[in-house]
Amino acid sequence: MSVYTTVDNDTLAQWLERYALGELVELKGIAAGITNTNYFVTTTHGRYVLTIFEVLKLDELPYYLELMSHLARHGVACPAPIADHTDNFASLLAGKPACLVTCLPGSDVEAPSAVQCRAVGEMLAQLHLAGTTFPRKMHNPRGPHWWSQTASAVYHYMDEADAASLRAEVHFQDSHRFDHLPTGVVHADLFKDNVLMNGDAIAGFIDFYYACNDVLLYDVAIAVNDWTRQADGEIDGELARALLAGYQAIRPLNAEEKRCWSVMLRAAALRFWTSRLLDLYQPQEGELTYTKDPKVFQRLVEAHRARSDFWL
Ligand SMILES: Nc1ncnc2c1ncn2[C@@H]1O[C@H](COP(=O)(O)OP(=O)(O)O)[C@@H](O)[C@H]1O
Ligand SMILES: N[C@@H](CCOP(=O)(O)O)C(=O)O
Repeated sequence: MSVYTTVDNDTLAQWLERYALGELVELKGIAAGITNTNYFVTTTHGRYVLTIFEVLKLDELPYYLELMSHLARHGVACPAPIADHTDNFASLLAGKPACLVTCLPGSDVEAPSAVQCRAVGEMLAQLHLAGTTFPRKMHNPRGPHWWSQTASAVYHYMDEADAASLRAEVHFQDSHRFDHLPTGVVHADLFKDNVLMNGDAIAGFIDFYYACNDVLLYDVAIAVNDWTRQADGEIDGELARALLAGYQAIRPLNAEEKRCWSVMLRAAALRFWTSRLLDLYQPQEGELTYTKDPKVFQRLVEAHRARSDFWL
């Protein structure tokens, strides 16, 4: 459920006066999603998605909303934020930061096909290329320093074997640096539930609120780890090859990126293993997330450690 902040028609109609979007026709809560409150808003001009931010503050939003606007302007499939009469993308609604973006067709898929994985790879590469002209910068708040500190905070909750496995992975990653790889704007959370598909076409990437500047290959690894992972936790080689082929059709990986690929897959899995452990053992008071299973990413790290074929 993702309507944490309720808004009535009158309040919304009044707030909508700050936009050139006509009159309110319908307001409908969106059940999916975890972090924010989302509504479908229909006006006499069209259909939009209203997001009320439950965690991010108003002054933190420009990076994300301007990035979406930039990417949409460059043809990357993603929602375009709508500017109000003061030329701002966000303002307060019911005391919380809120914005309107274009409503995209399509829905997320649970079991993607190779064709869909290829399309995701292509669009991700397009995002990386379009990001090169985005002037704002954001560091990755969940990079190596963060996961190392987070791991230290959760070892004592874990059983010995799991903690040893986590410690070994953090140690392994500490001895590998990716500073020499191409960097740029990354989505950083391109899971299946953050992509709306319209048949085999990408309707749009959504949920840009972990986007930042980081190593591009990291974004590819995050996508492969989720899009190509089967119900049993094992990676489907055909899907992985399709996603990578789609990506490389637009932005071929260089020799160094290929050399680092297997380590990067483990780094991307470690990032979500640690965040899920933190959510499990130290849920933030008032944080509106439900706990996702950390074991999924532990098993993935351990499977990547053991494998020899990485689909490139
Ligand atoms: N621009 C959009 N167009 C159509 N549907 C959207 C759009 N943005 C979000 N949604 C719908 O809202 C749901 C929740 O959005 P999401 O960004 O994942 O929320 P949260 O930030 O709470 O995780 C999505 O699964 C999708 O169904
Ligand atoms: N995709 C991540 C969750 C992303 O974080 P959230 O705060 O948007 O829930 C995962 O599956 O662990």
